[in-house]
Amino acid sequence: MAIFLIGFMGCGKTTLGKKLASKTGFTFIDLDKVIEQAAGKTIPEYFARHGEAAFRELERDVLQSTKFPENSIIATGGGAPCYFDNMEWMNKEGLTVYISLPPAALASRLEKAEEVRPVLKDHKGEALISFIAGKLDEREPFYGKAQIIASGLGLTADKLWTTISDQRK
Ligand SMILES: Nc1ncnc2c1ncn2[C@@H]1O[C@H](COP(=O)(O)OP(=O)(O)OP(=O)(O)O)[C@@H](O)[C@H]1O
Ligand SMILES: O=C(O)C1=C[C@@H](O)[C@@H](O)[C@H](O)C1
Ligand SMILES: [Mg+2]
Repeated sequence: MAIFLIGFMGCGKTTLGKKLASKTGFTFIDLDKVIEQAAGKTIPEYFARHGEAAFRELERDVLQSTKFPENSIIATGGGAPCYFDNMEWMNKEGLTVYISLPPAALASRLEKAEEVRPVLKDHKGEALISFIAGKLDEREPFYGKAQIIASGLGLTADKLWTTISDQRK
């Protein structure tokens, strides 16, 4: 079973996905990293050189052409479910799990994180919170198609695994 973790930047897909994989023995795959390998450059470099539209095409191609191992946990890019038929594709190929967090919590995590996220365009403080709130409004209709929705507040790998296991029974 391929388990796709989806949700806004900073909701914890990479952090929780790695922990879940080491707990379950599943293979962990970070789709952003696979894209960087395929492109031969980092995501910020790719955005700067080719623009977001080209990035979205590459993201879809990488997602839909990767042969995910039998038992795998995939941290998808924050925007991946919201373009083309990616959400339908993931729902068909595996189990989708949306990790949901309110804008203020996402903003406070993202301000502390060192990784560059080009979609955030250097917004800070209140401006970052309202920017995230606007983007989340656009994206929630896609994220909401996930088979499992988990609140990311205080979420641990153990709790997430219990939720996933209950759903698969
Ligand atoms: N449960 C948590 N509590 C507090 N901070 C957390 C938690 N999980 C992750 N973080 C922090 O939030 C930041 C973003 O987490 P992470 O990189 O896992 O998010 P992501 O969903 O993979 O984001 P992206 O879509 O940009 O790849 C990191 O700095 C991480 O240390
Ligand atoms: O939310 C987004 O649009 C993105 C999230 C990241 O995971 C990367 O995929 C990229 O920076 C775009
Ligand atoms: Mg990540």
